[in-house]
Formats: sequence, structure tokens, C-alpha cells
Amino acid sequence: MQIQETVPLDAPEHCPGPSSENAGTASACEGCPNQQICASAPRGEDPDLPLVVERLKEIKHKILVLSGKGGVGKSTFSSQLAWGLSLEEDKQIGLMDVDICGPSIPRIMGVEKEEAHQSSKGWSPIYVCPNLAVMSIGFLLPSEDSSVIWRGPKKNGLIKQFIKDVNWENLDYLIVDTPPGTSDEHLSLVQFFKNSGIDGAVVVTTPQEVALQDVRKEIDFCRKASIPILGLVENMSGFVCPSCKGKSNIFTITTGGGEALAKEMGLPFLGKIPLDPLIARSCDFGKSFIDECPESPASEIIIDIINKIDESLQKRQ
Ligand SMILES: Nc1ncnc2c1ncn2[C@@H]1O[C@H](COP(=O)(O)OP(=O)(O)OP(=O)(O)O)[C@@H](O)[C@H]1O
Repeated sequence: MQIQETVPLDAPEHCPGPSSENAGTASACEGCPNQQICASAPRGEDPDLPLVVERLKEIKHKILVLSGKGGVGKSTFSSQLAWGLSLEEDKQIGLMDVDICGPSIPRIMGVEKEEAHQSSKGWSPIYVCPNLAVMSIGFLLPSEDSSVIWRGPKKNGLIKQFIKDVNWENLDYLIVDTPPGTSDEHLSLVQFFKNSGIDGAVVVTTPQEVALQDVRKEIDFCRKASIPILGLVENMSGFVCPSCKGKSNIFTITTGGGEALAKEMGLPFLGKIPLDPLIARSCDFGKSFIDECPESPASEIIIDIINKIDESLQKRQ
């Protein structure tokens, strides 16, 4: 199933797409909240697309990390995935944060006080260890507050600049931490990554019913945009008591949680990561949880999920 990737998901019926000749002026545009923006935006295929494709050519595997809801642990999982993949020292890993309104990767990766530097080859990512580089769109924002009111074309322009100008060099894996839901950022990512290929998306949810509902929309978005789904991760799946190690469920699971949803939607279920205060602590201190607490059951589960993702990517080659 292929859709016009540039048509927003909340667009009116018969939306011609923001880059079409009659964007903002067609009869279908009447009453659309984006009409003004579309009417004034540039037309046709983006002339910078070849530059974006050239930049992304150096990256072997590209993985999007998505969630329907905010706060379910998407950035936490993205960071663990990056740390975990970097344990193979001969592999080069990049972690890219495109959450314009709430970039949290710099803090989680312990680089929030760093500044990105520009060279003749573009922006250099920040290395947290020799084979793990991090870059956040937050490093390019003029001020923390200005981004919150940005809409469609301006966000799209910033994401394009970000993808085009960051000099990752040769990467084996690029993990892209996205904002929650299906917003302008996702449409831009699909537009800029489509010609160089996205290997797939990992979708993160909690077992809570409201989170699962939104995940269905995320899965639908991936299917419409022809993004393969590598699998579903259930995060905050029960609480492990630090003293007795007993597990209790925090969210009432009425429809079977992430595992049942994955089965229903015909997707691989990658695993259940428990709520563990030590995961939150590692993130707050910018450390790798799997390095800090290798013996923890949560670490074993995270490593198992990473291995499953890696195996599925190798099979796709
Ligand atoms: N398994 C876990 N155990 C304990 N705390 C967790 C776990 N996963 C995430 N957290 C904590 O939950 C909070 C939200 O996580 P995170 O920022 O990764 O969510 P998110 O989905 O990326 O949010 P947003 O969509 O707003 O960017 C953080 O404080 C994080 O440390």
C-alpha cells in the first residue's frame, strides 16, 4: 500500500498534497487549518533531495523508533538500543534525535552540556564513545522556547537541514528517535528518508489501554507510508521491586497488552521491559543502563530485544 507521503494524515479528503501545484488553492483546501501554510509554501519536489540522499548513502541501516503516546519510554529505548548495538566495537552507531519540541536524547546520553561543531563537511555529531555518535536537533535550535510554535514547512526545513548537514561519516546503524504520534516531523522524515530507504520502525508502547489505542494509529501510519515494522516493544511492563525483586503490574491490562496487540496486527513482539527505577536513574545521569546494571533482568530483556532487531536487519540485507 503506497500513499502520497507528503499528504498530512489529518488532511481533508482529496487533499492535493503540500507540494502539489494547487496546494492551498484547490477546493478541497477550503477550511483546512493548513491552507495558508500550503498556499505560501514552495512547489514541486524539493531540490535538496539529492543532497539528502547523498548524505544518507553512507548509512547502512536506518531504524525509526516510534510511539503513539508521549512518555512511554521511546527515547529511553532508543538510547539503550544505541548503547547495546555499540557493544560490538567494530560497528559504528549513530543516534539522532528529531524531537523539535522536546529533545531529550542529549540528557539521556550525557551530552547536554556539549555543543555541536561545524566543519567544511557539515555538523559533527558528538561521540559518547569511539563508535557511538549522538546528534540532536536541539543542538541546532536558536532557543529552547522558539520551536514550540513552529509548524509544517518550518519544521520540515529544519529537519531537512538537520539530515542534510550532519556529517555521520560511515555508519552501520542510525537510530532515529522521533516525537510521539504522527506529526509534521514524521512526514518530513518519510519524505527525506524514502529515497535512501528506512529499514524499519520499532514501535514502543506501555501496556496501558490508552497507549495501545494510539499505537494502532502509529502502525497504520507505518503501513500507509510503507515503513516496515521491525516489531513492538512493551515498556514499563510491571514493576520490579529493587529489594525483593518481585514483579507487580502497575497498569491494568484489559486487552492483553502489547503482546496481544502485536499478534492481532501480525507484527513481531520483541519483548517486555519492566519499570525499573534504575533505568530512570541511568537516563537521568546520562549513563548506559545495560552497562551500569548488566545483571538486572531488565538488562537481559533489553539485550534480547536488541539481538532480535539486529537479526531481523541482517535477514533483510
Ligand atoms: N522501563 C522504565 N523503567 C523506569 N523508568 C522508565 C522506563 N522507561 C522510561 N522511563 C522513564 O520514563 C520517563 C519517560 O521516558 P522517555 O523520555 O524515554 O519517554 P518518551 O516516550 O521518549 O517521551 P516523549 O515522547 O515525551 O519524548 C523518563 O523519566 C524515563 O527515565
